[in-house]
Amino acid sequence: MFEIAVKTRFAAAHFLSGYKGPCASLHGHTWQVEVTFKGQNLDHSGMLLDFKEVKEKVRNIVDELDHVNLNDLTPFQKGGEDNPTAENLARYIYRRLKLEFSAHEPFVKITAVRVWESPDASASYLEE
Ligand SMILES: Nc1nc2c(c(=O)[nH]1)N=C([C@H](O)[C@H](O)COP(=O)(O)OP(=O)(O)OP(=O)(O)O)CN2
Ligand SMILES: [Zn+2]
Repeated sequence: MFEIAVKTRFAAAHFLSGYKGPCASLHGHTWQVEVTFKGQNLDHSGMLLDFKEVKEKVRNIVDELDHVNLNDLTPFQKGGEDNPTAENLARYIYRRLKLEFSAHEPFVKITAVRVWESPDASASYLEE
């Protein structure tokens, strides 16, 4: 089994509605996103997936999140359970990427999206 990963970053503001603490007020992070894929077989170039293709597709999604208030985006607008937490961002990016890479399934599968709010705090989203 092979696994590949790419990382990217974006800057965005958010607040956590219903949260008791300073994170209930608007503030910003430089978020880091790591996406991993797995599969058994390599293509004729010896690649599971071309990093270039992965980076471009991740970048297209992440660009929509860059320099915005995440609470203004439809998936996170209801607040509460839908707050733009690292967990919900990881699930959102995972679901968007799964659609983008559906043509590669079942040979290559997205395994996880991990989102860091800071260098020492992150959340991952995975599916069975
Ligand atoms: N499981 C989660 N917990 C928290 C999240 C989250 O997305 N998932 N988010 C926050 C806030 O966004 C907050 O901005 C980050 O909190 P915290 O780690 O306390 O932030 P600091 O950078 O100030 O950390 P210090 O170590 O205290 O400096 C909260 N929790
Ligand atoms: Zn925060």
